[in-house]
Amino acid sequence: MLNSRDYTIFDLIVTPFRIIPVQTLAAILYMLLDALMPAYQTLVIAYFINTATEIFNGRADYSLIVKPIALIMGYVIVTHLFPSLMQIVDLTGRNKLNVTLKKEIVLKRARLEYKHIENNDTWELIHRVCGDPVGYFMNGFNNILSGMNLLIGTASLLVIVMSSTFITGIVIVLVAVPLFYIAIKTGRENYAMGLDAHRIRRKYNDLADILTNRDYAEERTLFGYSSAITDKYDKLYKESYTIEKQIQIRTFVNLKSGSMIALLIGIVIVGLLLPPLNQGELSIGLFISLVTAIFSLVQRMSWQLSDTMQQHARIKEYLKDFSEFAKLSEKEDAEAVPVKVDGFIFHSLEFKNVGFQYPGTDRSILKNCSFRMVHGKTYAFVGENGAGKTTIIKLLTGMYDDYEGEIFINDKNLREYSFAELKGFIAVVFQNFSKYALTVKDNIRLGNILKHDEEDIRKSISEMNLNGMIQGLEFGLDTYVGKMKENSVDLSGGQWQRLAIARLLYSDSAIHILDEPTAALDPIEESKLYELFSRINTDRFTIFITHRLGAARISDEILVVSEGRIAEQGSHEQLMGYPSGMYQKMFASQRSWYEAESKVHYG
Ligand SMILES: Nc1ncnc2c1ncn2[C@@H]1O[C@H](COP(=O)(O)OP(=O)(O)OP(=O)(O)O)[C@@H](O)[C@H]1O
Repeated sequence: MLNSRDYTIFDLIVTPFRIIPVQTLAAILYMLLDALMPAYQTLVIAYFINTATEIFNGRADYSLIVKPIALIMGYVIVTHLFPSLMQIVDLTGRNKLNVTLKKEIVLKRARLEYKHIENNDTWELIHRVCGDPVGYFMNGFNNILSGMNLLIGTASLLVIVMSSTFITGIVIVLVAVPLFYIAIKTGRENYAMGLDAHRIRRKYNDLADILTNRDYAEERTLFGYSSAITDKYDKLYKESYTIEKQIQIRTFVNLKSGSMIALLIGIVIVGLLLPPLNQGELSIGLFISLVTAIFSLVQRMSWQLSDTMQQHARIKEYLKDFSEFAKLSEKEDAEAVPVKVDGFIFHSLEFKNVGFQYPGTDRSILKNCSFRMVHGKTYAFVGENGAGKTTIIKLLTGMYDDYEGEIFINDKNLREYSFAELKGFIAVVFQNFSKYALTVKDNIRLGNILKHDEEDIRKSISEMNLNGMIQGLEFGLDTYVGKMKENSVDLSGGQWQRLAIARLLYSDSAIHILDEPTAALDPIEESKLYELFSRINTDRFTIFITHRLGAARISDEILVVSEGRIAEQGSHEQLMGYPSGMYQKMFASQRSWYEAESKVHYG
């Protein structure tokens, strides 16, 4: 489980230890063994060359070569057989880590306060962190191991080099310091540039979606915007490609020029070993194996160490993001399934002087917003775009709780209900309701995941007048809907909307909220919908948000929202009685349409 704290390099080891202890231990043991191999190789090759020289010079028996050969075989086994075994261990570990870590991250995401989902910056952060967490953790862990491997390997080789020629060892260490510095600096800068590239990549991926997704097919064809969007896509693609190219060039120039210098210094070091060889202080075997070792050491330090340090800097930057993500505030019960409150019967709902600004903004969306609603009546919010109607619903459903003033349900403060309870007795169909690429049955079942009642699913379908549509489907309720799946059937806008409302009916919630529920319905369906909700309003409570005033007037009370407060409240007749009232003006502007329509449908 992710805790709200700073995550450090230390966590790159602790996390795999917690989730895959056996594989982690095996990887560490292998790293230690492998780290000693350069020193081991140097010594056994020196041993082999010296023994072979002795045998060729006739100073030793042939049988003495068996031992160095056996030792060389040991080296071959460790360096050639073990890596393949470790690949298998790594794969099994990676799978388990993947499942566990991803689950923890998904749960954290589900627990986040809603404001983070609607905020662009945190949404970017969430996107960055959740992209490939296992890749970062696993690479981070392997990177630490390869860093340690390099350190131990280098140190053990240095001991051998220094025991023969001390000054050579010191030169090697001095070469390493600037290389080390360049590697860290490049790593940090590359991560920062990588963020820019990531941001641009997301933008052009969105455009690619517009260019290819079936959902946009009709408008794409009719508006003919493909070529304009393609130009924009190309521009962004080039921008991101330029950044990525810059990263690669800088990496190459910084690190590889360092490597060239290191290689030259390696040659100088070999030159330094020649005098001790001449003077017989160094055996020929040790000279040859040391030369091999020094070149491999310099290469490791310049190429491998640079790469390791660069990765390390990149992963450290990722961990900063990860910590920020882990510390994002959560909502209690956010991921909990709705809880049914025994015996809950709706009586009243009240907003008292509620004020609200979206987090991170300084504009008040709701200002001293007050109203009261009671059981037995239907209510409709009306008002201009952006007046604050949906915001009222977001507060009522507990999505945001940092508002001023008070909200009551059944005269009990909203803050005293748990989020799970609120989810249990309030169900909403939002304007931009979800269209799930699932079966018809599952689309409805999501409204109440705890209930398995096919009878009730059919009832909701029938209430939403979807029977005819279902009968026409090859697999009935089990037919997949949506555009993307094979064998799936796409629905019309109105059918999707009715399916979303059927989901709400299936939820068994006491309070129903329908935000623009009839936008995609024809007038006959619209009037049937209002009839249905006034029928079920005896044991449920319904709030509508609508711009269609002909529909709103069927509600017992209409609340006109303007500039974040309730400007007018009353029945259609009462509001029409205010000669210069907002409702009256709004209705007048829609009158011609509704008068013609109402004669037919609203009576
Ligand atoms: N997450 C958010 N962050 C910042 N501002 C927001 C956010 N969501 C909505 N707003 C702003 O709050 C204001 C009220 O929005 P709201 O969706 O409540 O209006 P509405 O009355 O439902 O409008 P409409 O009739 O168009 O659906 C708008 O100006 C909108 O831009």
